[in-house]
Amino acid sequence: MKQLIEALQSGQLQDFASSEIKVYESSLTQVEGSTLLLLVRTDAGKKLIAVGDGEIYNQLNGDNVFGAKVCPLTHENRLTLNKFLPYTAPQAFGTQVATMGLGDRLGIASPGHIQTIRGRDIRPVLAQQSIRELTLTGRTYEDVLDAAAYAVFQEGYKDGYGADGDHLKKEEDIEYALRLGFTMLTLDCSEQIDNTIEGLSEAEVAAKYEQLPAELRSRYEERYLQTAANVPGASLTFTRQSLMKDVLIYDKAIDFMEAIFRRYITTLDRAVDFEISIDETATPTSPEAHYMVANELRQRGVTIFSMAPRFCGEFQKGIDYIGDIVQFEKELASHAAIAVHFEYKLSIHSGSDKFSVFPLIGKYTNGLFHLKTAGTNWLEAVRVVAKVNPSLYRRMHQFALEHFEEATAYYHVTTDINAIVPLASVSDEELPAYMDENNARQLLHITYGLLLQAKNADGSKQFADEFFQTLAEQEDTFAAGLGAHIGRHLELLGK
Ligand SMILES: O=C(O)[C@@H](O)[C@H](O)[C@H](O)C(=O)CO
Repeated sequence: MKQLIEALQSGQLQDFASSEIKVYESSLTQVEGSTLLLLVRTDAGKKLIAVGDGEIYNQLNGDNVFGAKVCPLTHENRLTLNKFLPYTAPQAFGTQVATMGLGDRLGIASPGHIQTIRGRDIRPVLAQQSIRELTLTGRTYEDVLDAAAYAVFQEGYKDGYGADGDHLKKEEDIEYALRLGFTMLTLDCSEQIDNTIEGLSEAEVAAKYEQLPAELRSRYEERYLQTAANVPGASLTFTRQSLMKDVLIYDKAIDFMEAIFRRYITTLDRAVDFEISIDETATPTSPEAHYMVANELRQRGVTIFSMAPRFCGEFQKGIDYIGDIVQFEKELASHAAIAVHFEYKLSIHSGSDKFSVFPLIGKYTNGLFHLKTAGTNWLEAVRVVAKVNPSLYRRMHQFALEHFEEATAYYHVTTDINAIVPLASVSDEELPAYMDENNARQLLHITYGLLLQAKNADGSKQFADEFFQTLAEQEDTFAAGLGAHIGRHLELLGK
């Protein structure tokens, strides 16, 4: 292979029509002692090169060039890689190791994520996307797994990575993700959580509660009014009024959690990290409600990997925490204690850029948490574009301004787009600074799908092709940007 690398780099491979070859030397791998594999980038994109005569050589699809097989990074070739190189397939992690969701909406961020997280006391969930993200980007879960697996191969990363079917609400989406081998399932219960209860008077709550079956009411009252909740480190006070509200808000969601667990998790012949998401609701999760949900799951024999409550204050996309940090710390202490008590990890969604609370999260979880990011990784790509392709950035920014309202249908933000400095008054050199301003960050964050899918009148992509070409030319710049930005996340989390 050394000769092949030299031949590739010196352009000796006349049959291999590519003006420039980038060799990813960390990918160099020997399989079954008889086949050498290497990832390279050519003018036609990344290719997997195989040399030798082993079984994997025969199973990979590609063209024979200079005595080697040059293979496209297809879904089928990724499955072959998974079969012969288990570290390129995702794994479940369980509750005893910190994990970080590194959602990659573009399919090109994972190499930078791996370079950043390698060697730290935390493991990456590289293949994390929600159905919402797939819908907005036009990708599939196969694409998400393929991109992560090839990145792991490219970087020679053998410490393990996860794949999270994120914010799944429908059974067909759960089946889809599990069928493909996703190793984490984030069940989004927001549609079973009754947010209307918060707006009722005490009398209306009591009247609605009384309509519930007597057996259900007595079970909850016995467990939460007649039995003390003994959770070291958690300050929990149940009153009849708060219990009635929480039962009305969460009872149907708890039934849903149990049903999915029994139907899809207990029936699997492999480990899956099962996460409960109750964060994307209008109702903040009080520590008492968190305890009740967790205890009900325990009583029903439902075991989970992590729980994502809706914290007090605002965990908005792509910007720091908004709210009373003293209150947040007080409640975080209880949420973290509850997670420890029930032996799962606290999961922090919309974890991007919450720098002011990261030290608290690391402290109260004793460094055992799951933190999800996604939008911030997309914004680091936008930052690269702002630096090297000002014209493209200006066109994307203007398009985002024109389509911002449309995008607010997907994400809750309190962006003031009138506070964003007008493009015309910003020089090319100053464009990257937009990625340091909250309103501009959220403007570009929530419009990612509209930007990536936008088309010209002739049906060609308005931005996506130029965007991906720019990022391909700036691969190392993008990886370095992720290294700095995600590295800051990890440092503040104590990782
Ligand atoms: O945008 C999405 O749908 C996901 O990235 C979702 O927000 C995810 O669960 C998350 O919290 C990432 O920060």
